[in-house]
Amino acid sequence: MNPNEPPIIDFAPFYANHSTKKDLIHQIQQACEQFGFFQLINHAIPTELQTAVLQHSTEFFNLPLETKEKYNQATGGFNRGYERLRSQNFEKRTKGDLKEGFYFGKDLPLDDVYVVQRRFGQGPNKYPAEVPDAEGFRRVMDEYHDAMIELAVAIMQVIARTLGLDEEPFGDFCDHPVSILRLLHYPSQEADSSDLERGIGAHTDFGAITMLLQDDTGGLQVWNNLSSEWVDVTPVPGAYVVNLGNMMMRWTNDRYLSNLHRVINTSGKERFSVPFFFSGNPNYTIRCLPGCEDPEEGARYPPVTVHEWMAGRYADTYGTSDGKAIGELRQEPDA
Ligand SMILES: O=C(O)CCC(=O)C(=O)O
Ligand SMILES: [Fe+2]
Repeated sequence: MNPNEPPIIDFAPFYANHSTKKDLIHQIQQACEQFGFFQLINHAIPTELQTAVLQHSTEFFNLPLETKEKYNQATGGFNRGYERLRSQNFEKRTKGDLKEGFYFGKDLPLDDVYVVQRRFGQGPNKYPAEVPDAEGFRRVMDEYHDAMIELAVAIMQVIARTLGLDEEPFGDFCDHPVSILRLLHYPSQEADSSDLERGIGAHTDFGAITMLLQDDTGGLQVWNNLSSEWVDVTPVPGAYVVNLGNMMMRWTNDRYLSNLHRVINTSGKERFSVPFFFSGNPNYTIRCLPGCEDPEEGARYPPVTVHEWMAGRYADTYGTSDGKAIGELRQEPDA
């Protein structure tokens, strides 16, 4: 493993609540400042649940295209469902990114107050009926989504501590959050193409934190600001690749990094990954966190709500804040 790769951090002290918690906080602080990326092991998500999510995901992507298209995210108005191959193009290359996806969120009824208010990322899910085990698919996705919210809240609590804050201010942020689960499938690509394909072109994520489960294929790379190179994020079985998004960078007044990453899958086999994007309560106001002010400039950015930020980033990139996939909510790459 390249020593410049994101660090692997053991989360067990979080649950044990003993003195090594301090080390954990320190390691996460360093990773947030230097990299904006780390891998997390010994978290509370059961291996069986991770395996089940990847299995159901594979079964969905194996369906015929016309069946998958029945669940296209462009229909229904809530940005949930299937995203076909090449529908994103982060680096504006000749062809779009070589991946297909499926979006889930918390499955909310139409009379949920946030759904009625059209708050960002809130709505009902779509569940494919044609997968071999439709009931199991739905149960596993919902269970996994709930478990990921719990882990996200735990990570946010540690991040609060890395900033010398107690966990309290993040409580309102974590309530009724924008939380998007994305199943991804990357076909293998040619290794020797002159205009090398991207599975996903270089980009930064928009929200607070992303927690990604990847299979053992490899292909995810992250930009290391210190060594100025693309480094692999070598798959570690069961680990989460955690990265900070642009909103977290803004919230910390640029103290913590939201870093560029991309996928190039030249492994010769298909790759499956499952990112989970956690961006907090749409009504929460993001303003420079206490202690993050710059000694000269103070807070660099005015306050903004999560809803405004997420919808605004979307509009910057696509010219509209409606009717497109939430997973497309990424800043255009600048490298
Ligand atoms: O599949 C991966 O490893 C990365 C996915 C990603 O960066 C994203 O969906 O934003
Ligand atoms: Fe990403």
